[in-house]
Amino acid sequence: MTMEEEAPLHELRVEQPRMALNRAYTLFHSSLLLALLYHRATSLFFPSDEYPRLAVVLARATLFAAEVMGALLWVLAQGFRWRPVARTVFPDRLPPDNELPPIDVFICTADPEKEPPADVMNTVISAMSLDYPPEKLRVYLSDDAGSSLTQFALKEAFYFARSWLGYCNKNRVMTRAPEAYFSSCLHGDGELHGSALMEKEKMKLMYEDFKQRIKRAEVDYKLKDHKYSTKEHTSSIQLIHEEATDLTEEEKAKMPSLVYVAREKRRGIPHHFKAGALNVLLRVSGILSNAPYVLVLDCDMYCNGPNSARQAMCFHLDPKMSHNLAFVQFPQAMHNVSPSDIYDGSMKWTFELLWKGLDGVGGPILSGTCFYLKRKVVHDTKNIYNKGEFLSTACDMLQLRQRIGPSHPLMGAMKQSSTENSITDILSKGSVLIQEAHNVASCSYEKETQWGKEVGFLYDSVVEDYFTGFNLHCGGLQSAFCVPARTQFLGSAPINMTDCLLQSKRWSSGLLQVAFSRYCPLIYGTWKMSIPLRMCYAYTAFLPLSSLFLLCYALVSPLCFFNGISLFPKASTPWFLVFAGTYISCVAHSMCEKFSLGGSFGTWWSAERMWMMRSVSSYLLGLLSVTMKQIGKAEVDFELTNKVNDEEQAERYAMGIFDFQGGGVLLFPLITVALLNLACLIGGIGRMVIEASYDALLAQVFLGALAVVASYPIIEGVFVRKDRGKIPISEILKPLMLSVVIMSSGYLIFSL
Ligand SMILES: O=c1ccn([C@@H]2O[C@H](COP(=O)(O)OP(=O)(O)O[C@H]3O[C@H](CO)[C@@H](O)[C@H](O)[C@H]3O)[C@@H](O)[C@H]2O)c(=O)[nH]1
Ligand SMILES: [Mn+2]
Repeated sequence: MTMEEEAPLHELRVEQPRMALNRAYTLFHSSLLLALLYHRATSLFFPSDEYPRLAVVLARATLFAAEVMGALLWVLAQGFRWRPVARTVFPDRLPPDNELPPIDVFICTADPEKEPPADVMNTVISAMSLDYPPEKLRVYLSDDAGSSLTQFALKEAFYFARSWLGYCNKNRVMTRAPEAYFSSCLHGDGELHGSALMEKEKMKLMYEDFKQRIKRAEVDYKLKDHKYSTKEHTSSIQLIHEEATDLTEEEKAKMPSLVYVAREKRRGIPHHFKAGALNVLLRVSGILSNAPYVLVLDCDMYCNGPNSARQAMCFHLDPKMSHNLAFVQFPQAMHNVSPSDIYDGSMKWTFELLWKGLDGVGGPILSGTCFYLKRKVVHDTKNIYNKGEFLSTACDMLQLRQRIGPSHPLMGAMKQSSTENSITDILSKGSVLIQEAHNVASCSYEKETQWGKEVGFLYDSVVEDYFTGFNLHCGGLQSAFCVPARTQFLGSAPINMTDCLLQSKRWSSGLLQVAFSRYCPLIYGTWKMSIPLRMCYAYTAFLPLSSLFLLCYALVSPLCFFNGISLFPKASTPWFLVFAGTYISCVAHSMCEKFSLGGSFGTWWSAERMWMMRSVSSYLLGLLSVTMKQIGKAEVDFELTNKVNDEEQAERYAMGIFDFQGGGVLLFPLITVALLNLACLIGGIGRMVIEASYDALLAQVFLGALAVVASYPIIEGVFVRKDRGKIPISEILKPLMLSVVIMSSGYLIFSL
């Protein structure tokens, strides 16, 4: 027996009885669905009423189509339930520090107004304080705004980190983002006494001072009317640690290097958003440090514990796994989610349930942030050179040049398995390499290369993470999901309706871009990927289409109800039980899943309501924007999520009150649907009572009531509320008109 077999670095356990229950449920629910669709099909093609009116047939057909689509999505979602697993890591068994591989940390920021520099610096500082040999850790900040304010803040952060790192190591601090550490002692950092307490107070003063300096700089920049973010700028690369001249070499040796990178930006030249920024970081760091592993973080996602690097290495350094392991994903968790979680921002369901399911069938979907990537795999993202050989070994210099551009140092770096260079070595070679780094950060560098197409993070979708990860999996690579007991990364969830809907709109556009391209997960690539994993990718890509499913229910059913037309079996017939049973089965199942994650009835309902709202608004608008792009009318944009903490907004969020400010077009479909359902419900109930048609309309009156209850926050926002978060009356005129138009056309059509 070898050493490895005795002491594995990690273990995998299939989650039982969850897996067995999942499979049993799949069987049970699919029989219900089959029965339901059978009934729909027969009553559509062999209607009981001899000559049904055309409009009624159309309405039934629409609902049938919606149900077929819903059922298909449900089938695809079973991929997530097929084989849920949990993993344990044993970082104590890792090789000694001097044998650990270097890691480059990439942090992206794009706009100092939407992403406050003090918060971004918290992320930077938390990454610098990872528990990893400091000489093997380099932190790169990509600033797409090219802002001098961010540059200034980064220098300040480096100085602050000098004391902070020492403090954390000495006192074994777990929460290494200073803001989180000083604002609570909850995160595993107990009470301090005596001299330790004094030290903490001193540290806190230093931190306050650090924040003040950034604040003052912000004010100064504004006063001087400096534009601190410019749309166009040249590239700028700074080795912050080298500029910190008043630190001794010894002090610097205890700190990870810190590099500021702003790529060049020019109007008219597409910069490909975050994927573009990451690719510049891949090149710049390739020249400067070329660590074999890369940790990617969003600027609002700080390290909430120091251990993730070693935990990730438990997978990357496992000889049985590492040869085809592309990345280790950690869950995204949010630090600012309120107990009622009205916007369903916690992402618990996604990361604690779905991603565990993915891990059992090939590995989690790349999730944009909180992942440790093996650099080599994105040298050939589409795995064209396959067979376990990566780009470096597989192609000659000429080919390499065509793929990654003319930079010789970069080609050299890519050909190496991992570099021995450290940043200090590079400096001793003079400024040549810094100049080269500028060169690879210019806008023109990617011209006529394969960056974004076959090399690096891929450009064809605004969900670069999903798309890039998909290609890696298609090439037969794997990923692993690491969920240690202590949450290693914490980010901020949007806390107002606009940001929330905007974010899901971007995601749905990005996903549909993939779904409707030749990369559609249902058909693309060879079958190296397991079938359940493929189903999960397809489910995710097509998820925004649930908007069509929901809209059919939210428009056709109430209109028919209003006009006294029954779309469901009579309540007194056995078929009604099939429909009711399917609904109850769905609800009960989703409740069980949420409760198993520690959710309450309240958070379950919030999530359901948000799913409906997202479907009606974000998913629909995402679908429209992708359609516009397909017919060449518009580009799909990466609209940045706002991270500024508005206090009034935060207060409303904490109290569980929706904030609709600035919703604009995102609210349009929501208001329309809410008004329409309300009117149809009231009118329809009147008719139902008069005609005493309860038996035939029971399902629809229930659905109508459900829609009204779910859209109550909208109705309240329009008619009841007076605070700033309400929906201004001006915003309801057009939706009101539209709902009137829809209702009258419905009336006309159904009375023909
Ligand atoms: O042109 C850009 C646009 C964005 N970013 C950065 O990308 C990150 C994510 O942007 P954000 O606005 O916070 O989007 P989210 O919706 O919160 O991000 C989620 O969705 C993205 C894909 O749409 C993923 O890339 C992210 O990792 C994932 O957290 C941030 O650090 C930004 O600074 C850039 O660097 N350049
Ligand atoms: Mn974000």
